[in-house]
Amino acid sequence: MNLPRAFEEKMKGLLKEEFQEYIDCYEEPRYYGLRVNTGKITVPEFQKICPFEIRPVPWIPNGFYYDGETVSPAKHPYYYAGLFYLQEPSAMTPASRLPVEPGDKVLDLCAAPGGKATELGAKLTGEGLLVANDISSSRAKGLLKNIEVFGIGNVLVSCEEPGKLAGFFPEYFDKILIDAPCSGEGMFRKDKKMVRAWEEHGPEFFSNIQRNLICQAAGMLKPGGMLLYSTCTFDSRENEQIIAHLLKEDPRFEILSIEPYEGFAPGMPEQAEEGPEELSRTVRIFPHRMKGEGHYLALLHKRDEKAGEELIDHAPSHTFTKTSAGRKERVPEELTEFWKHISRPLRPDRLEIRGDKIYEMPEGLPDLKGLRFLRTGLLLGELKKNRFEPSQALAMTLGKDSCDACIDLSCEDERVVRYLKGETLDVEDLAGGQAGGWYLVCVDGFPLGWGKVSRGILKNKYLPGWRICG
Ligand SMILES: C[S@@+](CC[C@H](N)C(=O)[O-])C[C@H]1O[C@@H](n2cnc3c(N)ncnc32)[C@H](O)[C@@H]1O
Repeated sequence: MNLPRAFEEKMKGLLKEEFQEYIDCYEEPRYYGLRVNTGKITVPEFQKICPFEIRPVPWIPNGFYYDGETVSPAKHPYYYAGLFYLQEPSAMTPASRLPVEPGDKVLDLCAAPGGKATELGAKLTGEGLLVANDISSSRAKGLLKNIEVFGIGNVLVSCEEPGKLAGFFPEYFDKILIDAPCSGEGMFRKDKKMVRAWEEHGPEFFSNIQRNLICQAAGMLKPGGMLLYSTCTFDSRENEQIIAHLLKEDPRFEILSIEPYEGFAPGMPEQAEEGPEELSRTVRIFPHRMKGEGHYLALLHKRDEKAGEELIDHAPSHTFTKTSAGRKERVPEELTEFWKHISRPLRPDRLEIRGDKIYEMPEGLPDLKGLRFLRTGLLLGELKKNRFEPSQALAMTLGKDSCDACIDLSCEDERVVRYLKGETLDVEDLAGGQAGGWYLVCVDGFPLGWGKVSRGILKNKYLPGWRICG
């Protein structure tokens, strides 16, 4: 592979005697990975039903390799059911090393298309709040879709410049992930286009952005909270030097050790002028040392000086500030009627009605007036002429047993793919004798979406924008 000369020279300086080994690994094939959505299925259950061969990623409890040359997991119905996310194995590391607990308020500052946000949301198990932000509105649309497919409802998906976001959320979050935009040197093997992009915008360009991002994020972190900073590049101007910059700007921050793995290499304090020795607690991932592409990650803790805190406090805070809860919307009859079929309790104190749309809001959101967002909370559905139409997002948060009207198809059944294409189905064999109305359509017990049955025929309600083409 042709690498830019300047890049090679830099890597020689960084890796010294390991340089040749590093260069040789460009001849090896890239790795393909998938990450199990533990919000929907346990890892052992997934291993049991996974229809193609997978091998564990040794440092990620829910990560697996698959052979991307022979199988296409994104074509399998389980992908549409949100049972897994396709992700390069090293890219699974940042979200796995940020210790998110159910009930936390979590920010993913540069979240699109959601590779890490979906894992952070799964770790919350429906409790607390995930704010998934990306400055790009087109990319944020894909982010929202991935979050919805994963069945994560306790969210705010925003599309805001981080400096502005900081005004809405001062010292608000328990955990923050910054998966920073970067020069992408670690991805050269996976994606050759990254080399061209690097020539246009290199480390110097990104390090300016990253310095701003980390300071803006620092202001949104509660004292006592944790921040994980990551990039997929090797240049220390985007890695150790960014961490050193934050430590200088805000001395309340300290570097924490990251749960180890034998393939991780320590961060390089010598790469940051006046950088502290503790930078060696940060982690570098080199592709010649382990089976994944290049990455960097640093875990930081913001000391709570008022509390006289000296050591890290892992306990999540459950004190919510302002909340949209407590306003108690009148529950529309149409929704009450529909909800008789759903076993999950409806939370009137969390409902918010905007126009025809009804949302279940997460607890503890501040006033968002003036913030650009794509979604707050879980869209339950829409009120339409005396009836309630449940949303695609709601279907994805349910389990097979949480709806009393369900059509469960085996993944071998050709109707699964036809459903995903948006076709009308004959379901006489499954729902013929039963009442008509809304049905949750599942594959092997995992929801895909809704359908409306009348006389054995299922009218397809799978979201048009999510349908398989062709
Ligand atoms: C490395 S990618 C994020 C990948 C994502 N975390 C994932 O795992 O799928 C960096 C993202 O940062 C966004 N970005 C670039 N500049 C930004 C800024 N100033 N503030 C917030 N996001 C920004 C880009 O649109 C891009 O989606």
